[in-house]
Amino acid sequence: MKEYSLTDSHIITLDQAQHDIALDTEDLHVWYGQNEAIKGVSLQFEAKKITSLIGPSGCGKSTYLRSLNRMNDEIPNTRVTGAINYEGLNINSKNVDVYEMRKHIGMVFQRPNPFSKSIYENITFALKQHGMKDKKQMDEIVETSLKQAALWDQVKDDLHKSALALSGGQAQRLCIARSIAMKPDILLLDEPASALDPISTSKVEETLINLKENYTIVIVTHNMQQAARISDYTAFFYMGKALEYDKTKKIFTRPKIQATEDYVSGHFG
Ligand SMILES: Nc1ncnc2c1ncn2[C@@H]1O[C@H](COP(=O)(O)OP(=O)(O)OP(=O)(O)O)[C@@H](O)[C@H]1O
Repeated sequence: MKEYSLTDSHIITLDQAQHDIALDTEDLHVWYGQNEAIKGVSLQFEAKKITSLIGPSGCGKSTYLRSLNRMNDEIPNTRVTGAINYEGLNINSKNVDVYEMRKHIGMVFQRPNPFSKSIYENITFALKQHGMKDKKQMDEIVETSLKQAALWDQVKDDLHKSALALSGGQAQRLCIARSIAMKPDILLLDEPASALDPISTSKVEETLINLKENYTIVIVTHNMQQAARISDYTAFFYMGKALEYDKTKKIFTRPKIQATEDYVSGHFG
């Protein structure tokens, strides 16, 4: 495979006077033991926009995404340095309450993973864990979250049936509803549609486009058309670095870096 320079890069900086930055990283590095999987990534994520992370397999997209809400803490021998700034706080510091922070920065995984409980309980489980007891309040949150995830009409009469009976696409939208029930500001999604058929994929995409009215979304995707269809900004990752970051339209029509151009036009991956 052709080797590309890791020093050529084009990363836009969003002017904070004109853009509301929900989250940013500064010089983020992630090591798994001796393997440096992320090599100094600095990116800003604009509020209420969708940002896609793209790049060839193994370039560090999921590692970077997982570090944004400290999911890498769960993996032994992992070390993360650099800053992750959220609401004026570096959340990559020891004194941060990670459990509390994840209420604000939620994650949806590649494979739909509903709990073996009813649809209703899938959504209320975390709310109860955080001390909520009021049935009426929970009913309201279940309805709003399912509506936002575009699933309400299909399941409103089956709320107490097992979530395991849902189709893959419905289950993934339930997982999205479960995340947004916590009212996060930011939703991180790791290839949320890669296990789904094209119709379910387009429903999940529609859901994400609707959600950006209220949420900041960062999504890892292997699907170039998906990145082009749904995201406002795109970051191209290569060998642990973000080589190019720009408005999605520019990345797909006038990329500045050769590696990006070759990747988005399907020459490697
Ligand atoms: N849990 C882990 N333990 C050790 N090494 C890991 C772990 N997860 C990822 N890695 C390593 O980190 C590097 C980046 O992997 P990562 O999964 O973040 O890439 P990716 O771009 O998301 O890949 P893919 O597109 O194939 O999902 C790879 O070298 C991988 O082997």
